[in-house]
Amino acid sequence: MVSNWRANRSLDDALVEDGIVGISGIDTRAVTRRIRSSGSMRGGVFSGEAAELDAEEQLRRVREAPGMAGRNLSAEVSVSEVEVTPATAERIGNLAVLDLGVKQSTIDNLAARGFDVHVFPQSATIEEIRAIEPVAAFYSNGPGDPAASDQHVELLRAVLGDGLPFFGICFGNQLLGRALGFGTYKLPFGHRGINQPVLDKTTGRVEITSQNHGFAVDAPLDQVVDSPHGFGRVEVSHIGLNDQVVEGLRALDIPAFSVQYHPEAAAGPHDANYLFDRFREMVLATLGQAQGPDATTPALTDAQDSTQEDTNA
Ligand SMILES: NC(=O)CC[C@H](N)C(=O)O
Repeated sequence: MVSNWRANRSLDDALVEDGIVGISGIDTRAVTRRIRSSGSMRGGVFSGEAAELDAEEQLRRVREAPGMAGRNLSAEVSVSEVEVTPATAERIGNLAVLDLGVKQSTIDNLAARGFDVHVFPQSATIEEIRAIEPVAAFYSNGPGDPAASDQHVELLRAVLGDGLPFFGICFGNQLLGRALGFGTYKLPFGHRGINQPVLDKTTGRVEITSQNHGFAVDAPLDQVVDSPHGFGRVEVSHIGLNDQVVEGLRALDIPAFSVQYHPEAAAGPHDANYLFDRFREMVLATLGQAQGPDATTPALTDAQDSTQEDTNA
């Protein structure tokens, strides 16, 4: 039955037309109760010919499917060549993005903060990144177990060692955690959905966030600690309020931070979009320090002058 006045076809028709599998007649409450006591587990949705197989065979196929622990899937989702998106706001410089499964909305958000966004294949080397003379680096979200991404961790250590400002989202947060010297682990219950409450410890604000992660960083929630890998002091900046999981990291002695959730979530919630501004400000502050104390002030003075001219005219 179609119940919205704007509808011109049924959900079933829409799914069939777009080739999307739908399920119905499932006791979702029973599924929830089972997962709640046993933790996340593999499941199967069978369609077409596979839907005709007997239950035993379907169960065997699900059991044979590989789990997520220990898997590195970055090569399956990354670009194969560098792709460049020019800045759509006043330009700061080149940004090196490591594509571990990056979303268009992330690229758009970064371009809108003044970066020429260079999206690199996940196999990129530090030499390739240095060659674009970046002002900063970014690691995206993506599938897989962060414990199986040693190569990306080593690359990030080289990036941080070069003093490049860094921002990471989701998988990027887990890899920053590892680069700093923390471990990661698989959550008994992954965080999925668009209404996950997170505390930003730097402002005391709670934001409602979009999340999609099955792994998390293992770092102390309530104290500043020295990076076990020698990058100075680090704190957990954001905490998931449902189960007290690390949702963000901030280095205090190098310009690097990351979050475990999705400030780029295009459909919202947009509470966390300020993090792209925080990144822009961190990059400008780092560039300002490199160029001397007065380097970032003229822009503000110019803006004030022109406002005054407008008023006088
Ligand atoms: N959305 C993501 O980047 C997920 C990160 C990681 N694959 C996890 O499941 O935790």
